[in-house]
Amino acid sequence: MKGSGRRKLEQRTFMDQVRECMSNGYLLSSKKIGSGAFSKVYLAYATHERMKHNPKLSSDLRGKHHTMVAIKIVSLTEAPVEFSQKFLPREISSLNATYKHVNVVQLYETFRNSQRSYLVLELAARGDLLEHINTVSNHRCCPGLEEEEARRLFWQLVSAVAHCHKVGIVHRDLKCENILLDDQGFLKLTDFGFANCTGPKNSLLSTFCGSVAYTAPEILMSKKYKGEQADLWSLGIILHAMVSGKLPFKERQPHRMLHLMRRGPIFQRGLSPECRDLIRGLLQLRPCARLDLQQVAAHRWMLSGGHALFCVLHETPGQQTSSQHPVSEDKPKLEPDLLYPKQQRAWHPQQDAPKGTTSEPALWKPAPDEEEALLERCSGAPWQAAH
Ligand SMILES: Nc1ncnc2c1ncn2[C@@H]1O[C@H](COP(=O)(O)OP(=O)(O)OP(=O)(O)O)[C@@H](O)[C@H]1O
Repeated sequence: MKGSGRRKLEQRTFMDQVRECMSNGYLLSSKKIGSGAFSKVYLAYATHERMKHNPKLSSDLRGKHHTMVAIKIVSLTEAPVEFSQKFLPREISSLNATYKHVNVVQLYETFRNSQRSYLVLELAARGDLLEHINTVSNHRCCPGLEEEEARRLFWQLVSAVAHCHKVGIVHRDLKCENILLDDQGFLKLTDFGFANCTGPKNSLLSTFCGSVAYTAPEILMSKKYKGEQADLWSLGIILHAMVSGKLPFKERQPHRMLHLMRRGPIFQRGLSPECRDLIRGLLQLRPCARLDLQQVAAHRWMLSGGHALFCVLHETPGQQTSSQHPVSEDKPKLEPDLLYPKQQRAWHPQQDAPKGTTSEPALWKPAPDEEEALLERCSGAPWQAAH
């Protein structure tokens, strides 16, 4: 199809989407904030009518003092059947199972027709962790985040993963790109497309999924594995990326990757011994030798800097915890991330979106030519491979 024909088709599709969102109570803006293999994510606004009828939406947005959401639109005509019948339902059920935790993106509702599936999600407006690490690294002229900031973010991540495991969900694709930040600096775990239920205790998984650079050695070696232990490995990779601005093992070929893993991570000068110890504890080749989440939470690096121990690891289902989102009067114990330099602020609901309008504030993303990527994205494993 010629360029102008394609543009017209895209415009028509977009207008259909606007209508479909409108009839479900959302004003879809043309601000595209992301895209995936078969999806596009747009900024949208919940109508007051919709908020009245959806308690998840109203309780959450009331606490946030705005009506913005992210709507992920999956094209069912483009996506392979297996994706729409298997992986998408899995993503939705994982998000429903993990509702509601301050550090996991909330799914407010879904709707669909024969062409498209819509996921109405909590908005995380500050981009992903990878972009954040790169921006801060450029700002500091030194790769990686300060350990103090890394600790604050890592706490939130550990809290999110602990919550997922507790409700029986293993993520299996933990990586910096799947960790978003909201406008208050809260970390939000997302992209549960590869997530799986943990099943009976000690049951093993056998599918390769995730991105090579974050994938545990037992998965690269095609062994049966425990999803929780594979997530722990990925946590070690993410922590290394946070504090050093680099992935510890960067190779596209699994066998070369294994060679690097056996050698172990190389740390940059200046990194504290406690942080090295925690990363090493997570990046153990033998899955059962890896620190578990309780040990991570009790590690001296995690506890240094006056950080309070979250009770999330001991939480019982349905219980409100300190780590839950600030709905109504519940103040979060987590401090918003104050390290964002003001000039790098994304946009703020009240300041940037005039009342009663659907104006589209510019979502902050570092300009690609402004920075040399310190982390190269390692291409994801083909989704087809996951079970
Ligand atoms: N809740 C959200 N708030 C803000 N941005 C979001 C949100 N959800 C997704 N995005 C943006 O949209 C992009 C694609 O979303 P997502 O990762 O869910 O799609 P995907 O189809 O799973 O992607 P992939 O095919 O890469 O796995 C994300 O990288 C992120 O930039």
